[in-house]
Amino acid sequence: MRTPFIVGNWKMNKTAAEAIEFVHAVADELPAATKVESAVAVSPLYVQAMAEAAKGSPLEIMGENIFYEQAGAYTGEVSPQVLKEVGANYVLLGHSERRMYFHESDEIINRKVFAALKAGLKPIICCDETMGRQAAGDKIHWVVSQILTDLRGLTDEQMKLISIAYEPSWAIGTGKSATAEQAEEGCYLIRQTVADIYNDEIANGIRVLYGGSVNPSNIADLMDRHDIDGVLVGNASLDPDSFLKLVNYK
Ligand SMILES: O=C(CO)COP(=O)(O)O
Repeated sequence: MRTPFIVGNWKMNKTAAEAIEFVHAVADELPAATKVESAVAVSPLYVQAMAEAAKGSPLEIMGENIFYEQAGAYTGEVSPQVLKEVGANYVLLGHSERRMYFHESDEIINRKVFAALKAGLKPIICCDETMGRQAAGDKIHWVVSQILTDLRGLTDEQMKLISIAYEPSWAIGTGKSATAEQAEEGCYLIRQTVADIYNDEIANGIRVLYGGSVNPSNIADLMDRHDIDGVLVGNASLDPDSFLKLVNYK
């Protein structure tokens, strides 16, 4: 049985003071993590303060990105081991905005996956999809080609720590969510790919999330689908009331 996973991605939003206010507003209202897991991916500048404010509540405070080395001469980068040290247990990797604005390749994302695991962080690997590539009739579906590289070299044991998010870029921040059918199709394709690379047991254990214009009105329909185990939410995760509605979608 896969525990539903509701994840906010704040991107580069909220001040440090607003971030703490959010924790105080939601911390006592969240369901137990055994029922529904809830997390927010936030700026590394206030992961520690939020994690301290969230102590004792089920809310996980996550990173949005890391570098692929633990330490060294990499000016401005986020160390995986320090992110773990200040209170994160999960990290987003390969978000489409990282791929687009920071030119992250699947090879780089693959290195980051190993760096996260080495530091004790559980990765949520995002894969992207554009209408253009689908329309162009890619022989290997673009989603499949991304995860083949992102997951390269991971053992069965390591795969148990991974989640994957299907985030079509045409649905991100546009207010136009994929339909539940389209979202499930993407999530199913990911699970099938994992089954092909590994086996059915690993594929049935891994959590696959959908992201792209999810909100309190469309979440229930998405979460009703067999292959959608969670959602990754941008805009609608910023407001505490909206986040609580997402987490209590049932
Ligand atoms: O990018 C997203 C989550 O990672 C989705 O953002 P929106 O929910 O704002 O469309």
